[in-house]
Order: sequence, then C-alpha cells, then structure tokens
Amino acid sequence: MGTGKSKGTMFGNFDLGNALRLVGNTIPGSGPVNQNKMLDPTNQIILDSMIPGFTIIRQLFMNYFRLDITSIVTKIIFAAVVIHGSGAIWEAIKQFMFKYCFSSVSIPVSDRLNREVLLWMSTHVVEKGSRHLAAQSSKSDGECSSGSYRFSSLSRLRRYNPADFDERTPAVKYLPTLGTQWFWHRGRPFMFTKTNSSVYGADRANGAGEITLSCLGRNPEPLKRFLQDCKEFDKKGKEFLITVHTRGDYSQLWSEPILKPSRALNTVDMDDDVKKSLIDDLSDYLHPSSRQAYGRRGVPYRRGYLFYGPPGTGKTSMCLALAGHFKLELYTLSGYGVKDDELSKMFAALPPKCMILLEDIDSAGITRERMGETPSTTTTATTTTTSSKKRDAAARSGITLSGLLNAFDGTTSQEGRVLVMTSNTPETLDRALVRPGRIDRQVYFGPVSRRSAEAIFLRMFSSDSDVDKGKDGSAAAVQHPKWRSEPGVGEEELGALAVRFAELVPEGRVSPAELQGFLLDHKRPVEAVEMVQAWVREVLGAGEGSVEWARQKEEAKKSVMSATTPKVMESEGLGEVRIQKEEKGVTGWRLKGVLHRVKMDAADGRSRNQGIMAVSLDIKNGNRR
Ligand SMILES: Nc1ncnc2c1ncn2[C@@H]1O[C@H](COP(=O)(O)OP(=O)(O)OP(=O)(O)O)[C@@H](O)[C@H]1O
Repeated sequence: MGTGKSKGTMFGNFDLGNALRLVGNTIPGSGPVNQNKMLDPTNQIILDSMIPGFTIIRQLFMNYFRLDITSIVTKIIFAAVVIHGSGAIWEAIKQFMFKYCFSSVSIPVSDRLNREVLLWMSTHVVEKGSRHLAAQSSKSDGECSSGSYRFSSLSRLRRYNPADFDERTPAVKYLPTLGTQWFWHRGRPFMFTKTNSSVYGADRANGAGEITLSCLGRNPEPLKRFLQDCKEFDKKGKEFLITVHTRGDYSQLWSEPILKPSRALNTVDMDDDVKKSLIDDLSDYLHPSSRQAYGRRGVPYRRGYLFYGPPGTGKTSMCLALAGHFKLELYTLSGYGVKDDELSKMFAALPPKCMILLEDIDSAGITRERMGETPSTTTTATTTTTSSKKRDAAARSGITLSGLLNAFDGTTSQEGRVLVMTSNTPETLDRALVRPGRIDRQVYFGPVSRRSAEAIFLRMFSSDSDVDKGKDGSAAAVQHPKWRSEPGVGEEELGALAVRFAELVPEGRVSPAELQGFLLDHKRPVEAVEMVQAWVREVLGAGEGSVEWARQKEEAKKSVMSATTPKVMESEGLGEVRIQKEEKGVTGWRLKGVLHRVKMDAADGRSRNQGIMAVSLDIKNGNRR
C-alpha cells in the first residue's frame, strides 16, 4: 500500500515510480510537445498493458490533434490510484479506530430490542431530518409493520390523525434504512448501522436488519444507557397499548406482537366487589415478592382463572383490561388445530411473566376419549352422537385433556404466567381441567344489572373527553360528530336519562354486548331511551346464544335437578345436567341430556363423571336466530 502498488486488478502491474516520472515529464510547461518524442519503453509497456493499444491511440492524437495524451492519461491513472489507495487506508484507519477506540453492541433481528432501537431512531433521528429513510405504510388501526414486527408506536405518540385511519391511503412511517447513520445521544456521538447480510426470508423482504451500535470510548456504559433509554421510550409509548400474540404460522409458535389499545378496567362492567377481589388477587400474585414466597412454600408459581358466563358478558374484555392494567403481554389461543406436542412447545415458549387466554375452552373439543378414558355414562343414542361429535372436534383440534394438562403443569411450562380460560358452559368442562391449582378462581360474568345498564349508558354518551379522562387522564383528541349531539342534554339531564334507561332494561335478561349493540345503533340519548322498550321486547324473544336463552336453559336444568334429586338416592356427588341434543318443538325447544354424578376414583384420586339418568327439559318460546 505504502509503495503505491495497488491491490485492485486494474492496477496490478502499475509502477508508481515510473508513473511519477511520467507525470513529471509531462507536466504542462515542462517543454513543447514533440511529435516525434518516443515514450520510455518501460512506460510504454506499462501504459499498453493497462490500456491496450495506447501507443497507437497516442500516435493518432499526435498526428491529428498535435496532442500528447500521455500526460492526461497518466494523471487520471495517478488520481485513481490515490483515491483507491486512500479508500483502503481510510478503511484500515477506521477498523483500527473501531477496534481500539470504540465500544459497540450488536442486536439480532429477532430480538425485541431491535424493534425498540428502531423506534427510538425513527422518532429521534429519522423523523427529525434524515435524508435516507426506509418508508412503510401503517395499518388502519395504527399498526405498522417493521421487519417481522408490527407496531404502531409512531402513530400512538401523535395526536389523532384521520390519515392513520384511512384504509385506502394508510399513513407512511419512516424508519432508518440499511447502512450507517450518526446521531447524538446525551452529548455523545453514536453510530447506528443496519445490515441485512445475515437476514433471510420474510424479515429480509420486510427490510429488517441486524443493528450494530457504536460509540466513542472503550467504556460500553453509554451504549448500555442508550439501550435502557430505548426500552424506556418503548415502554412509555406502550402505556395505553397491550401486546397481543396469537398462534404463529409456519415455523413460529406465537405470532409477532400486535399492539392493541388497552381497555380501561372501568369500562368493563361487572359486580364491583367481584371486580375488586379479582384485581386484588392478581396484584397479590404479581407482587415482586410472590415468586419467592410461592417457591419457599413449594407451591408452583402459577395462577389460573376461569371466566364463565353467557356470550357477550365481558369475559374477553376483562382479560384485555387486566393485561393492560398489569402490563402483561397477552397470548391468546382459541384451541382449534393445535396438536398436543405443539401446545406443550407453545407453553414452554411463553415469557416468564405473561397472560395466556384460552378462549371458549368448552368448544375446543377436548375429551378424555382420545386418552382411552371413556367415562361410563348411560348408553343412549344421544350419548353416542355426542361422543362422536366430540371425537370429531377433538380430531380437528388435536388437543387431548392430558395434552392440555401437561402443557399447564409440565416441567417445561413457564412459571409466573397468568392463565385465563373462558367458557360459556363451564359445566361441560372436565373437573381435572378446572381443579384448584389449575384454576384458582372461577369468576361469573352475567347479564346487565340495573346499575351496569346505567353505567353503559353513561359511558356511551359521555363526551369523548370524559371517556378519555377515565382512561388515561389526557384531554380528548376528537369528538365524535354524532354521539350526544342533542341540544339541551347536559350532564344532569344525561344522568336522569341514564336512570330512566336502566329502569326500562329488565335486570339479568340481556348481555352487555347486546345493550352495547343497541346503543351503537342509537347514538342519541333521548332516542335510545325512547326506543329501548321495543328493543327489549324483541331481544327477549331471542334465540339460541342470547342471554335469555342461557337463562331459561339454566332454570330448566335447575328444575330438573331439584325434581330428580330425591329420586336419585344419594344426592351427594350429584353433578350437573349436560345437554346433548336440542330439538325444535311446537312451543319452543326441547333439550335432551344426561344428569351426571361425580365420583372420585380411589385409585388415582381423580374425579370421574358418570351419567346416571337421561333427562329432557323445555325452553318455551325459544327460537333460533
Ligand atoms: N361487562 C361488560 N362491560 C362492558 N362491555 C362489555 C361487557 N360485556 C360485553 N361487553 C362488550 O361486548 C362486546 C363483547 O364482549 P366480550 O367479547 O368481552 O364478551 P365475551 O363474554 O368474551 O363473549 P364470548 O363468550 O362470546 O366470547 C365487547 O365489545 C364489549 O365491549
């Protein structure tokens, strides 16, 4: 290098000494152009080897333009050598400096820190005036995909922007592009480098890359501080969002995180005491000292809840609200299509502290049959049909009871998680699934009471600023044009309307989801009060799946239980009525099922359900929707 002998192939034979002599010989003014001047044979050979036919070209220029191009060509070659050589020297200096004068840290593309650094860079560097950017379209709900991640961090830090919600022209987000960028952080220069040479597949297609951060000095502390700041920044942005993972596809067990606006606990209506006790129980469990306390007492550090009740009563909403309140990442699974071994791997892959939601666990088709543990029930045609139906569901879902229990309690299963199962028909769940230790609390979510009807009404018609204040204490971002645009309806008037509305909604007969649906169709409070009676009449004749249907079903079951108990000798161990068939009759629906007795198995101490009697019950005026 120092001799000027270049590394490049083009300059492989170049002799700098000769070249310098040539330059000297041909410096303008060093003498008149002599047409017949011959080139030094060595130089001639060098130039000819570098530019084939140079001597002929030179001669032509001499003859036609009386110009000796040797000087120009030699200078160009000399400049190229200098540029090339200085590039290599600069590279060597850089490498030396980097090795001995800089600290650096690299962050793989799969690590969440990668996303957190990108977010910080986007907001503090890229959006503040980078000239080289990577652009991405955000999704309508404010999500933006970055590498294998999805995040709405940029939009969530801004005020409401209608463009963020326009499906046709999603807003554009800017991220650091591949390559190197310098920036200042806490008074120090930092170098950010993003490369994708070791990134493949979807990540590469999405523009994700490994990040290397460097800063001047041999002490890596400033880098650590910077990474901590990135984490804090990300956390702050997520304050009003929750991270949700669903089942992953292809090689991933869980999907990449999806950010959703978190739901405030006060927007989920339920009995105040039940809600308070649930929150207290969870805060107790999540207390930093709990893990140790559980460990010292030899109790596995896990907590399980069963949220049960008719459809649309807030089970899922409560789960989202709790995850947001306690800043837990939420992993949701609806059960179908997962095999036992995959489920066990999914549980093993959960982070140490998170919430896992198994939705509608009763419809996941989990049976003992696949384990060859057919419960002894009275053999009726309906039982056979139900068993085969369940077997079909189980075959579809691939989960067995033992597989599920193994995932919950297995050695690979993470401690520290909060498990929530939701169910519309908890009585159909195997007792082993909901025994204490797996499910520590069962929480009932019921239809609307008078108090909750009033609360839902007020929440729907309060000004947006009030709703927002309830959630995060911030001022309103937007006021919806239609909601509560009735003149003359002030706070006092609204309160009175809410009381009137609640009186017209019969207690325990409609679900919060049904009531919410009605109020979404009637966005003015006076109109809602006027229309609610007609709507209630319509809903109470509603069919399967409604709260009214569930209520009548429960009542019918209870009456069968109380009527049959004396006949069934030992009432001790009497379980519940399990519906197996629903037939349309003249006056409504006839449900056929089996009355169960629960027996403890002396051998393994597990409870066994034994069908002891076929029963039928009627639901009057029930009609399917
Ligand atoms: N108790 C409640 N308080 C406030 N909103 C509710 C409540 N119950 C239901 N909702 C509203 O109804 C809709 C459905 O609620 P959600 O999905 O939580 O019900 P669910 O009980 O989980 O239903 P399913 O059993 O069918 O899964 C949501 O939009 C939610 O806002």
